[in-house]
Amino acid sequence: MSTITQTITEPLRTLQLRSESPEKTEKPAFKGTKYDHDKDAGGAKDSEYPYAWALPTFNNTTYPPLTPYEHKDPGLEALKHENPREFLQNAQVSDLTPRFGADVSGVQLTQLDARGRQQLAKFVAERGIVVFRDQDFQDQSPEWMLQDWGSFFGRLHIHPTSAHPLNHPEFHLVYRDMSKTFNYEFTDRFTSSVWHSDVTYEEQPPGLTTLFLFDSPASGGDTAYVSQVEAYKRLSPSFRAYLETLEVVHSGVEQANFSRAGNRGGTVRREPVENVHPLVRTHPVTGEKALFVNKQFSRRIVGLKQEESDAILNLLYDHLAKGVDFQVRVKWTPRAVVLWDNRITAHSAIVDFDSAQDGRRHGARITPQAERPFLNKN
Ligand SMILES: O=C(O)CCC(=O)C(=O)O
Ligand SMILES: [Fe+2]
Repeated sequence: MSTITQTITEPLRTLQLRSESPEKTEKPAFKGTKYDHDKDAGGAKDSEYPYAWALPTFNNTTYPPLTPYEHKDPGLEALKHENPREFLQNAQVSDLTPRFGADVSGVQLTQLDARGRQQLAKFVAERGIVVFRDQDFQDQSPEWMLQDWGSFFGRLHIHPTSAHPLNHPEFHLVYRDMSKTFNYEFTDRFTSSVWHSDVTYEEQPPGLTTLFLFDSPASGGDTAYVSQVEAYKRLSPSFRAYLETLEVVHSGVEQANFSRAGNRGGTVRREPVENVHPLVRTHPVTGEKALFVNKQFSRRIVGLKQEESDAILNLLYDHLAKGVDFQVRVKWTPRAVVLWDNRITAHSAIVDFDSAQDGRRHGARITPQAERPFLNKN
């Protein structure tokens, strides 16, 4: 989510839920195993809304600094499979563009065994972002989503500042409704778009990331994605070679200060960190190189003069933001689940809807950490 562009103006416990607007589109009947949400709804209980358990809350819990962990990418296992796309054998797959993005129907993520999940990790690494339609994912228990699903792909990240469901800090929530209690804020900017990859200030930023919506406006609130692999390939060989010598400071300080200044929930659960990562990174499964900079968290190229660093970073931010020929825009449909590889794909929320007229948008992200970014120069 566009983490610096959200603010909380009052505790979510007082959230007034909007009644469904009559023109809202009908959602398909639920077919999977029903989870008893009321059991876990806690302070956010709302019998009208089946996803009350996932409404945003804040508490005062704080966490110590993250420690390194050894990430074994499940996608590596799929390299050994004879047919690494076996899990898609009964699915309909269409590429969103020739080299970036895919849209898949006819496979239930909840039904994938370990082998299928390994293949999924490789597939998402290859396509950058994949939409899975008509899933029963949203109606699984939060424990299943986190422990069974998310933890399979890596250690679950707890966001330092964002809201989470009452008893489940490992979800990062996206939320906007007419009560204005939890809002994207861009009144002092032309646009809501903030291209970023998530929490790149961490020593081990996320890899395979899952985002899904519980509720959304009938139209609007699409999510935009950009391929940092294709963006890298567009650069001239000599510029690429130079960029491969550089490292960048990524910082969580502004995000924490924004929260401390009374925005969002005013929460800083873990003290902010800064980490230095290669400007170009290698994906451990595909071996592909990708630009690894984003305007939200990258701050400074190590060892360059300020003007040099600013000029190169701004050039790359512009390149990523403007390259419609290596971007896709995902239109959410009820029960869609989107997976992206945060190592090689950046994204931006698109706030083109007004919740008072168009309805609530409520989603959750599961964010497993991956390896420390590295570059194989050859
Ligand atoms: O709300 C969205 O479309 C994207 C939110 C986002 O940036 C995230 O979940 O990481
Ligand atoms: Fe994000």
